[in-house]
Amino acid sequence: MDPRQRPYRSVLYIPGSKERALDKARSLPVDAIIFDLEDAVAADEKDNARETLKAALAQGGYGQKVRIVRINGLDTPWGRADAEAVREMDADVVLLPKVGEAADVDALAAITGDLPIWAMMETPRGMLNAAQIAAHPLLTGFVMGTNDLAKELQTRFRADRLPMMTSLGLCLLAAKAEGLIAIDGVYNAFKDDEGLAAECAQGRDLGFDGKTLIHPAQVDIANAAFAPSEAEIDLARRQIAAFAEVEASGQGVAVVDGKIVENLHVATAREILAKAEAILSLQAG
Ligand SMILES: CC(C)(COP(=O)(O)OP(=O)(O)OC[C@H]1O[C@@H](n2cnc3c(N)ncnc32)[C@H](O)[C@@H]1OP(=O)(O)O)[C@@H](O)C(=O)NCCC(=O)NCCSC(=O)C[C@H](O)C(=O)O
Ligand SMILES: [Mg+2]
Repeated sequence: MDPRQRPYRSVLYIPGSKERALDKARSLPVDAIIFDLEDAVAADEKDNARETLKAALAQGGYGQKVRIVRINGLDTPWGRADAEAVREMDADVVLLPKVGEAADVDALAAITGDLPIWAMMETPRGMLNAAQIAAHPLLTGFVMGTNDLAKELQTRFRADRLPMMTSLGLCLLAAKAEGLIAIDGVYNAFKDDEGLAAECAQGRDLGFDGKTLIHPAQVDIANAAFAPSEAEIDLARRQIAAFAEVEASGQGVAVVDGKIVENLHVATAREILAKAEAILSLQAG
């Protein structure tokens, strides 16, 4: 499956040091995994985590899940060794934290070669440089780091995420302009299903492809929120059929459920059906 077309509804962080979680993730219905060497791993565990992760990826068993390794920043004592190790791992993507400018991506690419790179977008400087970062030729995805961003912006938590909206919007604009995958930040209260569902719905409304998660209990909620609903699939089919009918009679506008349907709406309808099919094909294994 084309990596840009495949679903990224659920993207689960797993601490690279936790063997039990690394094993459990093999059977979880997530679309992608971020194997973390950064914030989820304590300083004195960093070297062990790198080896533990390398062994887990070599053992395999992650099926069609996209395997993303988040390294430590290249300005930390562990970043360079992480980047060199990722080059030797069975990974699909390397994720660089706290990206501030496109030169940070260049510095990583000098070590990891042509491995696709995703950027953690989580600093004020990164927000202001989102467009130049997104345009980097090896960059294929953005992940919002809303915890670091809240810290840097000195915002308070709000359920409506109003203090985050400028940052989320800047990154989405940059990602969409360059055709990148855009994944929303984590919801820290991993036992609050209702709050997570609301934040997933908001992220989907904004245009994110999926949500980063921290616990297996969050997976089903994200998978449901970022998949086309039955109602959306039904509407998409009816829009395509109605437009085909008016087009055959030489007209350019159909009406479905009292709303106009033009060729651009048909393009969106086709994307919805393609996404639903991609999800079915993933589920079929
Ligand atoms: C939050 C946790 C510390 C909770 O762990 P725990 O108390 O072990 O939870 P449970 O007992 O409920 O776990 C049940 C089983 O599920 C497995 N498990 C737990 N978490 C994961 C996971 N993330 N992936 C896979 N499997 C997981 C446990 O092993 C149990 O398995 P079993 O015993 O076999 O039944 C913990 O969930 C956790 O560490 N989560 C990840 C935290 C993390 O990765 N943080 C860093 C990313 S967030 C971030 O940095 C974002 C960004 O940078 C920003 O700035 O915003
Ligand atoms: Mg962070």
